[in-house]
Amino acid sequence: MSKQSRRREALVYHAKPTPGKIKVVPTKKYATQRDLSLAYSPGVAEPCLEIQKDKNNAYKYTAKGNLVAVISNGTAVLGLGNIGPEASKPVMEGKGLLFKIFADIDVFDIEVDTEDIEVFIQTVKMIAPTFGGINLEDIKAPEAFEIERRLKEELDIPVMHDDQHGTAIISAAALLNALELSEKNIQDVRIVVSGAGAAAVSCTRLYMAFGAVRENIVMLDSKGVIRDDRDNLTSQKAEFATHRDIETLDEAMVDADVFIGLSAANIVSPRMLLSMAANPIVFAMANPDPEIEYQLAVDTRDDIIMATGRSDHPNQVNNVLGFPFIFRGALDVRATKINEEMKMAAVMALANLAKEAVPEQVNIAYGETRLTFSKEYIIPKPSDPRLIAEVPPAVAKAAMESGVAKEPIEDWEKYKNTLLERLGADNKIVRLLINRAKLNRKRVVYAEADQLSVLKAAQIAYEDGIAIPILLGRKDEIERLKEEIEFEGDILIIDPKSDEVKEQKDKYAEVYWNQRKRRGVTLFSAKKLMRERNFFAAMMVNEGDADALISGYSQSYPSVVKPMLEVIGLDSGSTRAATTNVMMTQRGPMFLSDTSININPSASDLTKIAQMTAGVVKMFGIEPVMAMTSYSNFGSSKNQTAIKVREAVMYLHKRHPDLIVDGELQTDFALNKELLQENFPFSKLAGKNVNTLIFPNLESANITYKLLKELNNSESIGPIMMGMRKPVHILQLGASVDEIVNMTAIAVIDAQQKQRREAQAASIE
Ligand SMILES: NC(=O)C1=CN([C@@H]2O[C@H](COP(=O)(O)OP(=O)(O)OC[C@H]3O[C@@H](n4cnc5c(N)ncnc54)[C@H](OP(=O)(O)O)[C@@H]3O)[C@@H](O)[C@H]2O)C=CC1
Ligand SMILES: CC(=O)C(=O)O
Ligand SMILES: [Mg+2]
Repeated sequence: MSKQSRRREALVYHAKPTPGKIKVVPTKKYATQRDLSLAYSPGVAEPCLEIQKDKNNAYKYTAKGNLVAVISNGTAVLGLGNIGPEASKPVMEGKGLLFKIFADIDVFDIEVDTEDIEVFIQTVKMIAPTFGGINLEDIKAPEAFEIERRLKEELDIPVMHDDQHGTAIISAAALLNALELSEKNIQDVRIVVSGAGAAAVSCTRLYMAFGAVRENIVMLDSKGVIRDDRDNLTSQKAEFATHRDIETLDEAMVDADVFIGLSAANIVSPRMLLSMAANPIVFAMANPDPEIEYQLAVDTRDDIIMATGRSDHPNQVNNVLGFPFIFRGALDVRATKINEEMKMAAVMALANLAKEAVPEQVNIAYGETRLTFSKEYIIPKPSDPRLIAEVPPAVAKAAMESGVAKEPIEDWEKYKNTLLERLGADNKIVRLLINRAKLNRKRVVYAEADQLSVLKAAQIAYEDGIAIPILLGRKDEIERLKEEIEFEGDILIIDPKSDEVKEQKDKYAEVYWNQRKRRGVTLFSAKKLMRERNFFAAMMVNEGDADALISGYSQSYPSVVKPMLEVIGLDSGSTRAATTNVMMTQRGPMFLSDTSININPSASDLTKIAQMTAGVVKMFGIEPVMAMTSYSNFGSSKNQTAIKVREAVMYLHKRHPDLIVDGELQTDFALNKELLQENFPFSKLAGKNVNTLIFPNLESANITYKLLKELNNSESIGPIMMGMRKPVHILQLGASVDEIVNMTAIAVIDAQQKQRREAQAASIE
């Protein structure tokens, strides 16, 4: 993607559909007059009076305990410099988004229009009663040091300047691990720190707390090496002034073991890297552009351990790994501070986690085959679900042991479970899917590429490396639209109606005619059919000219399914095609089957649908926990529709005892584990979180999925086609661009899996 398109995409992302990235959502009922009289006057007076009696009650009756202020004056925004409070707002909203998705912490971002230290401090102090914690962000040095010191001293809630300590914690963890891999001692290594601002000073202090030696450190600011004979050094810079007779980064880098970049983009050259000691460690953490590009650095030296602050390369050393989890732990024990003990505990928790076996889900989410502790994996990935279960407890424990926790935790197991539950639903699952597709791109034919939304989705799939698109439709229209949306690239475009592909059509017609000549198809009618985009596309997949197919954006579902079933047909061993939809619900992804094909499945069909759905759930890296739904609970109705579900369950229990499936069950019992445990403790699902619902018929499944989609505004992936011989996926009429991209990822993964299975079968033969 060109820089220009990336820029436009970022602007549209922030502007549409609603400007900005966060909003406030009520957490209490507000439907009735009674609700409103509790939410506001007169009921609201009661908690007010309780808090007046004891301020601590604010944690009991208001959102304070889970609310963090992300506060900036915009004086050191990423590496963009002093761009002002308004211009810093997108970054602060971004931090709010990260706090929420990684640690379920709510954030108000606050941009303060002052560069005066005292005014800033007084502003934060005055608004502090609202919050459970204060995250200072992107405030330049040296002001940041004084601001943080004073606020920590004068407030009794945790205050942390993220650029100092978040960065110090994560980079110290990465440094300890990198040193272990390069078999060097922190006491011995020569460290060059580029930057002498908030982040650089605090990082270096923390490395020293872990054993780095001041004499081995050279720090530089925008004027060059900070030497002890330089005039007017701030006290923080003076702390690291060197007596060595050097002035430039070039000189400092000679024989250095470690380079820490918290300064500006592109200031390190390959020549400098080559002058470093063997197995150098280079953390180029300036954002958004590092001190040296990742690829250039690893191309320059193959013995390097390289990290940047960016998410698009291995080893993202970025404070996003720190602040959500540190605040989570601090808030959960109502710590009055974030002290050294808590920071050290976070460092060790992060460093140790990188050495543990990585769950498959994380490998998939990052498109990796196998992440293991190595030069390319020195630190956990930000969306590793173990982070929330490991780092906050370590921080909370340290807070308790160092005497700053007002609400100690007693039951650690229970605490870990609540932390895991906090992760809830977000679009991790989509990320997981996309990254898995990227591992091994496949050729996806889009049968309706002359539709703008389809073409846009194909563009995203192409530019993000998810798929190799093949565009089917009216060629001149596709070319016109491609130009309009700046879809550049050497993409195959085919118009099945054109004579340009006559030979290909004749070949497909012959194959099709041979398949169906005893079912009333003549060679002439077969040739005519190949002018139809869905037949042509299906034949492309059938004949191996494409790996997967996507259609249905502008045609009704049945009209697209029919040619697919005729040309492609069912998988061997499969007697039914069916579909499942993944709904992103409050409680996490929920799979619903069969949402599109089988009007009234028999008991035997239901068993097939359940088995196929279990396969798809696993494809998402999730263990299926399935309820076979009904209006009846375990035999409470003797009606035929309930009996068929019961029969399907009996079969599954007998033939597939490993599957976690049970029923027949009403959906409230299926989804409420306490209710189920209380009433049906014998069930295989008792105490479990059901993530898959198999419905007794098409009506109930389809109605439920559409209801959830519209009423809850739930994002949906699907319908995902199951049971077909080749990867064929059909969109809902008028699907959105995002839905088509997600479906593309599904189609690619399906193709990957089918090819793997075919290869396995061939090797057995
Ligand atoms: N990856 C991560 O997690 C994080 C990365 N960062 C990045 O670190 C950088 C600094 O942030 P922060 O400390 O908050 O900002 P500050 O404004 O507090 O500090 C910036 C420092 O960089 C120095 N500097 C600027 N240009 C150069 C140069 N060409 N060579 C050497 N030093 C230079 C400045 O020198 P002088 O003192 O002379 O002005 C100053 O000391 C930013 O790029 C930011 O994105 C920050 C926090 C987290
Ligand atoms: C990551 C971050 O906080 C920064 O670059 O400023
Ligand atoms: Mg920052």
